[in-house]
Amino acid sequence: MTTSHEAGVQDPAAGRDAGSQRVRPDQRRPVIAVVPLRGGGAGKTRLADELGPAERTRLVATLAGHVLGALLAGPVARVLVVTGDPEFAAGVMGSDRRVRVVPQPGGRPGLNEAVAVGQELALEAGARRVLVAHADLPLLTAEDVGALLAPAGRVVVAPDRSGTGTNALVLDGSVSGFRFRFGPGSREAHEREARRLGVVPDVVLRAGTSTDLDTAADWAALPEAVRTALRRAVEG
Ligand SMILES: Nc1nc2c(ncn2[C@@H]2O[C@H](COP(=O)(O)OP(=O)(O)OP(=O)(O)O)[C@@H](O)[C@H]2O)c(=O)[nH]1
Ligand SMILES: C=C(OP(=O)(O)O)C(=O)O
Repeated sequence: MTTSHEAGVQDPAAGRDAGSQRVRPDQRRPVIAVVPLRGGGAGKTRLADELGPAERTRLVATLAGHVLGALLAGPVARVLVVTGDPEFAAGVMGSDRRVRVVPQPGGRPGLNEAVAVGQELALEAGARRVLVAHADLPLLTAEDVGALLAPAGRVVVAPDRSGTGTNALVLDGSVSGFRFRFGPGSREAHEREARRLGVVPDVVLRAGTSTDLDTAADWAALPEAVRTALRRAVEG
């Protein structure tokens, strides 16, 4: 049977429990993922004309569950979900012990600070590499996660489908002083940031990493089966 991690979102609950039969990661120098997550009621505002607040909340939860499942089905040992809404995030996670909900400190608001907080904690925990992934990637698969981790370079950038944004980043644990620049034009900003630190960035271009879901146009561009599954999930 095809799982959500092989073919994109298929079922709202499908992202939560996969991975148990996969290869065990190196627990001494693990790859740790950081997933920033805005509260369920706060996110996906660019879909406000198409979806009501409850539907957007369910969409955020479904997408986040899918991304976590894809991450944990591969060589990622742990995921830190950095969020201003820990209660919502805890509901999305289920009971997987490899996922930790990190409340975003009030003094460090915004997406870039969320990611920086996660990176700091991951490095403190001994991460060999830190993989940052947005929580809204409906086609992300375990294979995509493997592809993000395949380049040997110290900085890996995965652009969005416009080529201007960034949906995922991998930083080697030895990279210090990298300033996260998520927001408009972040792909170029992140590549520039790598070069500032003397690193030639690797770029990964795949449907699973480049497809995020922000707008009605993003929704329309999804494969029909994924759109159907998401429609079912957001309708509750
Ligand atoms: N912790 C945290 N995560 C954020 C914040 N802003 C965005 N995110 C997360 O960052 C990723 C990319 O988010 P965006 O696509 O920029 O924003 P969004 O909330 O999903 O959608 P819009 O409301 O349309 O901008 C998603 O995983 C969001 O949940 C923030 O201020 N704090
Ligand atoms: C935050 C970003 O994108 P978006 O808000 O479009 O998801 C980004 O690409 O850096």
